[in-house]
Amino acid sequence: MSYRIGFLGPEATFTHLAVSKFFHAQTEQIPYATIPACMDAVAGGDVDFAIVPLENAIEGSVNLTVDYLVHEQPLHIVGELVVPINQHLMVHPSRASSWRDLEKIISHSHAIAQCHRYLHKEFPKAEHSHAASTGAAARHISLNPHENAAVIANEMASEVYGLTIVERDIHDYHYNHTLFAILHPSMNEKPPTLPGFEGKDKTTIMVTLPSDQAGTLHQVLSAFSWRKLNMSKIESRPMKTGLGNYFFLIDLEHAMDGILIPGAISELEALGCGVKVLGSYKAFFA
Ligand SMILES: O=C(O)C(=O)Cc1ccccc1
Repeated sequence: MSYRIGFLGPEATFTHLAVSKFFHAQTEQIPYATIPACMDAVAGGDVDFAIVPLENAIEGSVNLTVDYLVHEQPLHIVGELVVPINQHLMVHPSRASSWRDLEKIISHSHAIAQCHRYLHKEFPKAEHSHAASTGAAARHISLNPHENAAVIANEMASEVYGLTIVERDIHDYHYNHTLFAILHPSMNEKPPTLPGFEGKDKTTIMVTLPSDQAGTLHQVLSAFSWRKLNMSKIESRPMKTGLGNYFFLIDLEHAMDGILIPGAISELEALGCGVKVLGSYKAFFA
């Protein structure tokens, strides 16, 4: 069977690079212009899996993905792809000799954030303009050479859209990886990743706390701790119902089992917490 893989496009985004590293070339790979459009596509059955950015080592979570998953489109995480990220500055070839006069930098907000120090030092006066993806920024400037702008994107984008790289590896920290989520409507679906990648077990749980009960977060943490369930991340995001109301996303370095994780979940529910398992899956590293 040929799988249909939806990804944050257009061609040559970092998400596309992740898809080409982990999925067979014979899968059908379909670009979507935005993260929500890509997630809607898998929810509606237009594609078999959706691949979207979830977290970056320098800039943290991709809030649009997290919030759309929690508030709008209740999909499950069925896998994760971790990919090294190299950000390059590129311009239309007609500006290759005058690129230092640029007035504007266009890219995905995360790509701009990953290069803040460089941009502040080298182009303190340049305007920053956000695009839906690095690939969309590169395509835009290839079609609009009259704009005195540079784009931050990857090498594949410079080739696909015919741009000239004028400065390489401009991300502020050497260790720059992004984690992409593989999403599907049902939790137990296995993504058809290429063989040869070793995956690490992970389970992601969303927890809401009962209101006005002192110490519940401490009790939540101890439900995992005394079972020796290793928590690799806890993050809070606004519930969007008012200041001070949050949900928590918790990553465990364990696969779902029949005893420990269900036991911890029952304990949280007994405390009055809301609990939802977003997924139990393998994280694959490129
Ligand atoms: O815009 C892209 O190319 C994406 O795939 C999202 C993204 C942006 C910056 C770093 C990693 C992923």
